Amino acid sequence: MADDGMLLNFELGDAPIKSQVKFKGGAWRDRVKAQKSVKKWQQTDDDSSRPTKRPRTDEDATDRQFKTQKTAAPTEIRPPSYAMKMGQISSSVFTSNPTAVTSFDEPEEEPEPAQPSNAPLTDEAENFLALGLSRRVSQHLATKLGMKAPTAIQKNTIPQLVKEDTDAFLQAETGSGKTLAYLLPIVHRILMLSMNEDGTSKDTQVHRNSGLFAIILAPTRELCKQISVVLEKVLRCAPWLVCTTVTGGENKKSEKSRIRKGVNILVATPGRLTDHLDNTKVLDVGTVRWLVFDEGDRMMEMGFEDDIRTIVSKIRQDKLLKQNKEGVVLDGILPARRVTILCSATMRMDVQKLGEISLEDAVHITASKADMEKDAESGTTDKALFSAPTQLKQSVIITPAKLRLVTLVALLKSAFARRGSMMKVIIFISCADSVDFHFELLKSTTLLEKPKPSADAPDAPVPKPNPHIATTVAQAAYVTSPASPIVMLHKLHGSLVQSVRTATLQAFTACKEPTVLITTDISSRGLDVPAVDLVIEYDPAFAVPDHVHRIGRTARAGRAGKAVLFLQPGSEEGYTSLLNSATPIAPQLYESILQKGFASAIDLPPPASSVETEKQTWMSRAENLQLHFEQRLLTAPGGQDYEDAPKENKWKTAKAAKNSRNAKPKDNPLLDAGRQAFRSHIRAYATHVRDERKFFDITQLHLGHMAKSFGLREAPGGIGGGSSRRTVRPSEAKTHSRDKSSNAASRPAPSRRDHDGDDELGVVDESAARRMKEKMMSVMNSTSEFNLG
Ligand SMILES: Nc1ncnc2c1ncn2[C@@H]1O[C@H](COP(=O)(O)OP(=O)(O)OP(=O)(O)O)[C@@H](O)[C@H]1O
Repeated sequence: MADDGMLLNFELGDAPIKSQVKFKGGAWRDRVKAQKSVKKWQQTDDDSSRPTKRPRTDEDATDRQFKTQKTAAPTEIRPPSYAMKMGQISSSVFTSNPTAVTSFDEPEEEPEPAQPSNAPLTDEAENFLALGLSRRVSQHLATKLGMKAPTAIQKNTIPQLVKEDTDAFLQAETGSGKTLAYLLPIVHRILMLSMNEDGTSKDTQVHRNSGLFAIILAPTRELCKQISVVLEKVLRCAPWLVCTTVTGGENKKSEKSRIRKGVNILVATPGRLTDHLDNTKVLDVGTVRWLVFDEGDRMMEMGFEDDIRTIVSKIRQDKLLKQNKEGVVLDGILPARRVTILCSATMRMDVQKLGEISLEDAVHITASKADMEKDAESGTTDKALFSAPTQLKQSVIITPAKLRLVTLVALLKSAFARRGSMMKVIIFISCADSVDFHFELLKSTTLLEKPKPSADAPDAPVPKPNPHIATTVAQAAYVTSPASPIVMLHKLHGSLVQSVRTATLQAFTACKEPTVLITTDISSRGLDVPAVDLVIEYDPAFAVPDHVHRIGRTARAGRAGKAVLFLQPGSEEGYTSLLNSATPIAPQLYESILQKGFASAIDLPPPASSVETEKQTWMSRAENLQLHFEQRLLTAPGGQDYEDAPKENKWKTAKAAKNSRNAKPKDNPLLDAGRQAFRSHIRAYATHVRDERKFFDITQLHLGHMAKSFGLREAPGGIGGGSSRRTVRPSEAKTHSRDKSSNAASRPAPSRRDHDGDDELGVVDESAARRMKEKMMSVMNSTSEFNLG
């Protein structure tokens, strides 16, 4: 049985624990410790007249550990081992943790935020009209969209694309307005087919049937939708022009019929566009003058290279029509050639390759003219261009694996503690399985508050919940503080059906309550959700550019924002040296986070691990919460929610303990989800890009400790065979695998598209490190197993 340790989680009632209790699974040290603890406990129990000598508990070790740390941990008197008091044994989250090699002190005061680097320009002379856009467009931007001045990248891009017909590579920070930088010149020039310079109408008016003039490609459906929403807003100043989207997951027939009705600007994902180019005869690309690749590097990374080659070859320069079917001359007003625009906040090798496929003598446009000149001179690209917006405050928490989960909850709790202080938080997690699991774990097990009638219209019927978000939106009791409004929880990843994805993103964007989105990298690119105050990278990004995009979901268009990165002590700590930040990345101590988050009582739903007493400290609360999560994974035999389970099934009875012991993973959805999430997470960990694998070395992971962060008592089994199992200790892993590591480093990381992983991984046998490494290498070479969407 994979989780033998689950037996230990059940209350043993008043019966004395027999000395023959054997502990199986987990690290041998933990087993020996548990065995000793039970022995001492029994002795104390047997002789109640003897003065009670408290067995050396995990907490003692914890106290010692904090003393060895450079940081001043608050001194607290720990209660006797909580786990022992409850008649259960689980290794404490505060023991046997590695300490950070970097010693740092938390800054006493938060530094002042820097001047925003991606905000609209403040000089009064800067306006869209001065950049060459028509009065109609400029006025529309100012009066209807509230945009009076351009951002720096818009200032540098718009005149170039209005006047010139050269290809361009736009590169600027996240949230700096690149979308409008390329959209506005396109709309302006199409508008000029029907209008004179002075704003009067021409005799010929173009309309939706006059031809397809621009195609904008984006890697995800969400991003396509977002671009088309922005475009529709801009096109309200020229309602005779029409845009539409064609994306995977949508109904192809209805897309075809929209194309048949006529469209001037098409927003598409590469795969679906290729499909329409092959199969939709009415899609005529003879008049297409702009081909835009928004987040082009991401498209290449996602494996769309073949689709992109097909698209580029079908919209050939030599086949462009000089006039449309109505005889309107296009050259002169529209570009005389097909102009290709690449757009990204970062530049990777992928984007260079895309440039080779699609660009010809492109100009490189950035936010700073000085940077552009420097790059043109040196022929290279300045690394500073890939940094995050200057006003974004970045921090890092070096948290031992066992404490990751409770630290995350504490961080969220303190973030939402003050009413109105925090509205939207995004948590990035490595893979879809792990997103699903964390959503299930953190959502409320009971409904805290039923939907209420509106205060304005108390008699109006309460709106019915949207069925599309029934499984992706929930209340988040664990992170809601008593004084603050209920926090809402959302989840989003690529394995959800499109209607659910769309509805969930809409719900998150529109949510008026404080809210959290747990998501994969699917939300890292381009998504522009207003009022995201905090981005948490619970799992670090697979490559530095992805990190830049993830944290760029906050601090957009000059707004403030914070980003917190979780790392583990050890090799991961070196990762911060790769991150290019305008302001220093501030360290945050996990102890301080836990202390803040668990300063007051936590009201745990069933199975509540303990009753809150006056003696509770932040440490014991953190411990209780961890135990509570572990218990939740071990209850609900038969797949029922604890609350729904019939009384006799509740886990206090010996019968329930037996049921649970015999329960197969599939019988307990949360346990099953935890195991699956753990396995997918470990696989995902192996996919960090080659250059960064020295920081994210799979052999350095303590699988048993990692399992704790998934609410599991030990790493789920399944590979390597062998009856004796133990987890890899970093020191062993190093010696066993030294000879292999160079091979690992030379292998490219696999592509990370949406897949369902089903290979079992997690626990290793006696020749642990070496075989684990070999297994990981074989996993890394089979791209079909990942579920990282
Ligand atoms: N000139 C402007 N004035 C005010 N707000 C603007 C202006 N231009 C763009 N914005 C706003 O800035 C936000 C970010 O814009 P956009 O999504 O285009 O950024 P981006 O550079 O494409 O970011 P990313 O690299 O993350 O995709 C949007 O909410 C947009 O409405």
